[in-house]
Amino acid sequence: MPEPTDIPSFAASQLNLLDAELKAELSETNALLSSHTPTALARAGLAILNLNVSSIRTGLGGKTVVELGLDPAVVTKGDKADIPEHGIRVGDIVALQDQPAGSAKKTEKRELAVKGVEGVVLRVKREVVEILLNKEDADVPSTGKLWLVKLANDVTYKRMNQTMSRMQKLEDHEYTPFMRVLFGQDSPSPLPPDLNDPSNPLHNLEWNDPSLNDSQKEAIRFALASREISLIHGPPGTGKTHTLIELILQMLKQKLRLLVCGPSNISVDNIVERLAAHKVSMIRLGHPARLLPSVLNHSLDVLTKTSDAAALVRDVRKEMDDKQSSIRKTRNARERRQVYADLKELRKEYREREKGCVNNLVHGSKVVLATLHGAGGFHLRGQEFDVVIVDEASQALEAQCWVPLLWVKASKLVLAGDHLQLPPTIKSLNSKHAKPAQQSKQDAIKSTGEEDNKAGSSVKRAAASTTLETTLFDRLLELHGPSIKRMLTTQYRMHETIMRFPSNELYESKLIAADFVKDRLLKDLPYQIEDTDDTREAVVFFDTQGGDFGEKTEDEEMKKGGKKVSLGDSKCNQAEAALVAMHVNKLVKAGVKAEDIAVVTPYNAQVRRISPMHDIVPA
Ligand SMILES: Nc1ncnc2c1ncn2[C@@H]1O[C@H](COP(=O)(O)OP(=O)(O)OP(=O)(O)O)[C@@H](O)[C@H]1O
Repeated sequence: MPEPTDIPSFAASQLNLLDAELKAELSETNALLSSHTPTALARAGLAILNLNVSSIRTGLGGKTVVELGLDPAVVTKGDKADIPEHGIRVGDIVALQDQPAGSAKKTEKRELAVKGVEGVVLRVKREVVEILLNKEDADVPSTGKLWLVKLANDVTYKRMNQTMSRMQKLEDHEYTPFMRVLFGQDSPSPLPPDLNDPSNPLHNLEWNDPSLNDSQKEAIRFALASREISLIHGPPGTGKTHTLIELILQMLKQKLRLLVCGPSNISVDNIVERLAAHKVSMIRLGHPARLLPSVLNHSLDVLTKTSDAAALVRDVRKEMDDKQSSIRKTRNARERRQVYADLKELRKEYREREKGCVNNLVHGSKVVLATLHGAGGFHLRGQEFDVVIVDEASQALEAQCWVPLLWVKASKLVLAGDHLQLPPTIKSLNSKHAKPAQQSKQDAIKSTGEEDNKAGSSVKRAAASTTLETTLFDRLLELHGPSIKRMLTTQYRMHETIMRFPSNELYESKLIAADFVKDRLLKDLPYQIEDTDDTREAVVFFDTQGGDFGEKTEDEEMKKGGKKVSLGDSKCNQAEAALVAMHVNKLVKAGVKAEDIAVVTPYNAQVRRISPMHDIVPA
């Protein structure tokens, strides 16, 4: 079994790796912004030109929300004022700035991040875009044309850095027993010896979902019985989330308080939606702009408006909105200054009332859901939870998982994921071999020695030589072995033949196909489909070797407008595209509905090749 990990050197190593990763991300975005004009960026979907402020209001936290629409001067009379197609999405970080006039527009580039005001995109509609400004006293350019450009997002890095810095500084006596287990300095508490015995009370659970299969039930019993950590290993389609929902319901029955997280908003919303079906009372933390509409009723933002305590907050909000709109009508500078001063006072008052309301709501909630990143916000700092549950844990960087684990008080962790699928995307290429990692390994070795001497400890601790690709799930498995994990083995998504390859190659042939999918074929779809060579097979392979199947590299944005905007290269293969189109045509001819067919390719250039060959709508 590997040696225990030294915590400060682990944190130091992570800080170095995160730094390299952030640099890679920033340099990619900055290179793009500094070498293109606003017009070119707009053409590439990274900017919107010719905007005007259409209204200003107060959002959560007393921050300013600016609504932008197209400048009427650029809209042809009688046409709709639709904003031209763009790639700016809710949650993106953007800068809003004055648009350089006339020909300057073509030459203006550089230092985009420094100019204008920064904010987060709150809403994107056909005719308007809403931005929540980051700085509360930001002065919005209120006259003339504005343009909006997407910036690099370093917010998640800041929080991971903050978390790892805190971990690095913790003294030996501050490590909780739970934390020691997570670094292999202690072993997980043994499971009850009779866990597999039908006499154990966990074998008499009342299931909310009677359709759970045996491997799911066993994983739930195991997670309930574990004291510090349990991993639920769910290969594709085996019902990881399904199992977590039942686990959450069982834990709530035991009156436990839970913090449920995932690496992305969609992973968290997926759980909120499924828990809502069981009428669980819960709070979803997070920027309302990034939440699915269906979960908004559980969001803190909405609850602070609809709960009883919310009336107090509403009064101040109304007053602030009135002031905001009065600024736009005030031409006189002295009056404007006075309104800004009043707004500042109101904002203070608003924040205090809102804090009271939020505290009541969050404290009183038995289940709080947030992204890993969001769980590090001030709402949860120092709060006690019995269990932290992380879904899609193999998609999260380890530093991300530590955000909830270090900022709240918790003594048990359940991770659900699949370490055999792709790890989170890392941009600092070859980070396994990159200098920072090497460097940090040396730092780690040095600091291990110092630490041990200082503590007079005889424990030989391993230097932290992890990479960013090593997830917490991976590391814990390596540290404590398979006894901390239970695997879900029945999959509900694939025909047995499709399943066979991943099962044999990755999952020790342990996967079983559920009855209702194991021999499901296209010809059996519940509408009229011809029985052909293509519809009676679950998988068809095309051998493209030997033919003229040359791969081409194409500039990603060549086709955006007349000008060339380079956003990197993408690959395509004309002959393979033709083959795909031919196969799709055959399926459609046999009666398969086009909307039931998905074509997947990792390259944009290939999507562009294939789409015109058929009525395939690119996603
Ligand atoms: N015991 C069960 N009986 C019937 N259907 C089930 C069962 N468990 C899961 N499913 C179904 O299997 C599918 C996959 O479930 P779920 O989305 O929870 O899996 P997952 O492992 O989280 O998926 P992914 O592979 O996307 O991570 C869903 O359609 C779900 O309803």
